[in-house]
Amino acid sequence: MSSDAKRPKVEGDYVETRDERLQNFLQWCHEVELTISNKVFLSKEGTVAEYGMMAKQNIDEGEVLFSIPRNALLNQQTSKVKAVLEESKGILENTSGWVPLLLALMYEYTSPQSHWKPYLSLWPDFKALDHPMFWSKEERNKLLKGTGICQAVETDLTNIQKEYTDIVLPFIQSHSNLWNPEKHTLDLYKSLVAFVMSYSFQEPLKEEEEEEEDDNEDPNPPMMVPMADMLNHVSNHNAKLEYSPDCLKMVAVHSIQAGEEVFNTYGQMANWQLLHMYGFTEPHEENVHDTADIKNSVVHQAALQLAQTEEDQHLLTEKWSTLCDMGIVGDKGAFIFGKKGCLTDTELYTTLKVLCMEKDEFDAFQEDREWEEADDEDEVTQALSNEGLPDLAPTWRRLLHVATGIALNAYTEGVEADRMLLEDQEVLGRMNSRNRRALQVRYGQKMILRQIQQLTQSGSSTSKTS
Ligand SMILES: C[S@@+](CC[C@H](N)C(=O)[O-])C[C@H]1O[C@@H](n2cnc3c(N)ncnc32)[C@H](O)[C@@H]1O
Repeated sequence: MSSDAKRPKVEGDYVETRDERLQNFLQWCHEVELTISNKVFLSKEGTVAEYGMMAKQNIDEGEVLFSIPRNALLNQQTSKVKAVLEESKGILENTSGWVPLLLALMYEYTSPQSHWKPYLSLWPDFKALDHPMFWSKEERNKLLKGTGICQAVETDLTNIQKEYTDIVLPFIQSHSNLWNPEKHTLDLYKSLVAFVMSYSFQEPLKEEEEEEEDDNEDPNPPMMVPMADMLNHVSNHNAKLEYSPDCLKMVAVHSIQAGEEVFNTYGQMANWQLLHMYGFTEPHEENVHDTADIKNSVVHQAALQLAQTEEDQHLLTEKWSTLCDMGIVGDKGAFIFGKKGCLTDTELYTTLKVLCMEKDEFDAFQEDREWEEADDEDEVTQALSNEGLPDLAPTWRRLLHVATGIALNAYTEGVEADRMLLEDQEVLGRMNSRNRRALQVRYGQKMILRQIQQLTQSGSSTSKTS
C-alpha cells in the first residue's frame, strides 16, 4: 500500500477519509482517468446505505458529477480473460447472458494482480448483500408470502445451480490455469450473481439498434461501472447515468444542495423488485413506482366464482381459451397495478370485456374477429385508472372486485395488521431488518390492491363504460 504522502491529490477525493479501501479505489480512479467533480465525495456517513455519494457544494441541474472512460468499465471485453471467453463464446451462451461477465468477475475478484483489485476490494466478502436469495426458504415463505418474490427467488436459485453445474464448472475445469473449482465455488458464484444483480449496469440500445433488434429483449450484456455503482437509489432521484461513445457521465437531473446525498435511479422499480434484485426497499409512500400484481389466473378464478350456471362456466372456459389464443393472458401472466391505476390496461380491458360478454355478443365477437379492432388507447387508460374504476360497468367492476379480494387473501395478514406494525416505532425498532423490508413490500402491495377493491365496490357509482 502506498502512503498518504505518495498519493496524488485526486480532485473530489475527500482525503480525510480513513477508509483505506476507499483511498485505494480513489487512487485507482485517478490512474484510470476517472474524473470526479470537487463538489461531491464518497462516504459511508450521511448516506442511506453503506457507501454513497454526498454533495459537498450546491450543484446545478445538468452538472457532470463524474465521468468514467470506457476502458475503466469492467466486462468480458476488458477483463484479462477476454481471449479465452471470446474463444468459448458458443459454449458460454445462456439465457441470462450473464455467464461471461460472471466468469470474468470470478477471475478478477480472486486474482491478487487484477487491474480491478482496488475497485473489487471495496466489497471484501459481499457481507452487505442480503437479497432474499440468501434467506432460508422458511424465512422467505413466512415473510414474503403473497408478494411474488418467493417464486422469483426459487426460479433464480434453480437457474444459478443449473448454470453453475452445466456451464460454469465444466468450463472452469477445462481452464485450470485461470480458474480453480475449489476457489471458484457455487457459493462465490451465487454472491457474484447477487453483486451483478444489484451493482451492474446495462447500456440501453441506440435507436437504430433498437429497430434492428426488435425481438431481442435483452441485447446488451451487463457490465460493472466503477464509481457509478457507489450511488444509492431512490425513486425521486437527483442524478442519472448518461452514455456517450467515449465515456459514461453521471449528471445531476435536479439541483442538489450541499450536504444532500446524490441518488441515481436503478429504473422504475416497485418495492418487490427492489427487494428481489437489490435487497432493499423504500417506504411505500415514497416509492412512486410501487406496484401490485393480480395474476391472470386469479381473474379467471374470480370469473368462475361469479359464474352461476354450468352453462356460464362452459362459456367462460371458451372465453378464457380465446383470451389465451389472443396472447392476452397466460399461465404465468399478471395484471400490474400502480398507484394511479392499471399499468397493463389494454390486456385487462380486453379481458374484462370478453369475460363479461353475453353469449350472443361473444359469438359475434368471435365471428367478426372484432378483437382485431383496437379500443381507443386513451379511453382504455382512463377507464382503468383509479379515477375511472368507479365508473366501470357493474359486471366489470364486480369481477375486478372479487379478483382483488382473492389476491389480497394470498397474504398472511390483512393490510390493517401491517399498518399497525409500521406505525408503531417501538415494534419497528425491535423488528429485524428482513422483517422490516418484507413488511414494506407486503404493505405497499396490499395498499394498492385495497384501493382497487374500494374503488370497485359495487353500487359506488353509475356505470358509463359498457
Ligand atoms: C449499486 S450499490 C450502491 C452502493 C452501496 N451502498 C455500497 O455501499 O456498496 C446497490 C446497493 O446499495 C444498497 N442501496 C441502494 N439504495 C438504497 C436505498 N435507498 N436504501 C437502502 N439500501 C440501498 C443496496 O444494498 C443495493 O443492493
